[in-house]
Amino acid sequence: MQPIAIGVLVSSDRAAAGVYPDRGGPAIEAYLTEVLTSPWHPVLRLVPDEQALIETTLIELVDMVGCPLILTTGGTGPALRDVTPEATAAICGRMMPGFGEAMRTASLADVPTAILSRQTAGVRGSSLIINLPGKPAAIRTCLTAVFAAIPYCIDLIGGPRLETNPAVCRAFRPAL
Ligand SMILES: Nc1ncnc2c1ncn2[C@@H]1O[C@H](COP(=O)(O)OP(=O)(O)OP(=O)(O)O)[C@@H](O)[C@H]1O
Ligand SMILES: Nc1nc2c(c(=O)[nH]1)N[C@H]1C(S)=C(S)[C@@H](COP(=O)(O)O)O[C@H]1N2
Repeated sequence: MQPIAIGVLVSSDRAAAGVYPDRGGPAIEAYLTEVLTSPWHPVLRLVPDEQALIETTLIELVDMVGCPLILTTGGTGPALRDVTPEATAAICGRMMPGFGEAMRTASLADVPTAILSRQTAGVRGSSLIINLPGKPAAIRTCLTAVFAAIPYCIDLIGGPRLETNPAVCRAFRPAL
């Protein structure tokens, strides 16, 4: 079976400029390695917080690379340069606000500033795009909160079947 390409998009001015090494991409890849039993491989992109660049990178990952799942990190806050949710909404056909709601609720157990994230999710074609906050520690909290719903969502939009390790997260597929 062909490994499934999963997009990992880091939006960070400072990581893109080399001010600090990116820790968001590795944190996402570490979680995916634990949770997925289907063969997969990451397609990593690191860009500054520029809406046009984020949009063209998301379009490339969906339309050219064919990633059924793209996880972004960074650029979800209230600062002027935080534009990842806008870029996501601009290139998605429909939004999936439940993901953002569930991730913020879970993050509130970690930090009271969880509500400052405008993270959302959306569908473009047969791809699901999910925003995560920039703090590397937020990645596990947020993915743990929503991962059980991701495989069935990808089933419904016509993507490949994703299998998970139930010891990490049991994918929920409603009985037919
Ligand atoms: N990709 C990353 N790799 C490592 N640490 C990060 C990354 N993104 C954010 N952080 C950490 O989280 C803190 C808060 O994130 P912040 O909201 O400032 O991220 P950001 O908006 O992505 O940053 P930037 O100013 O680089 O665009 C940062 O000060 C930094 O310590
Ligand atoms: N789980 C979790 N969620 C979190 C945080 C965190 O440290 N952990 N940081 C919050 C803060 S301080 C901000 S400003 C927003 C947006 O962060 P971003 O702009 O880096 O995406 O995410 C919030 N969500």
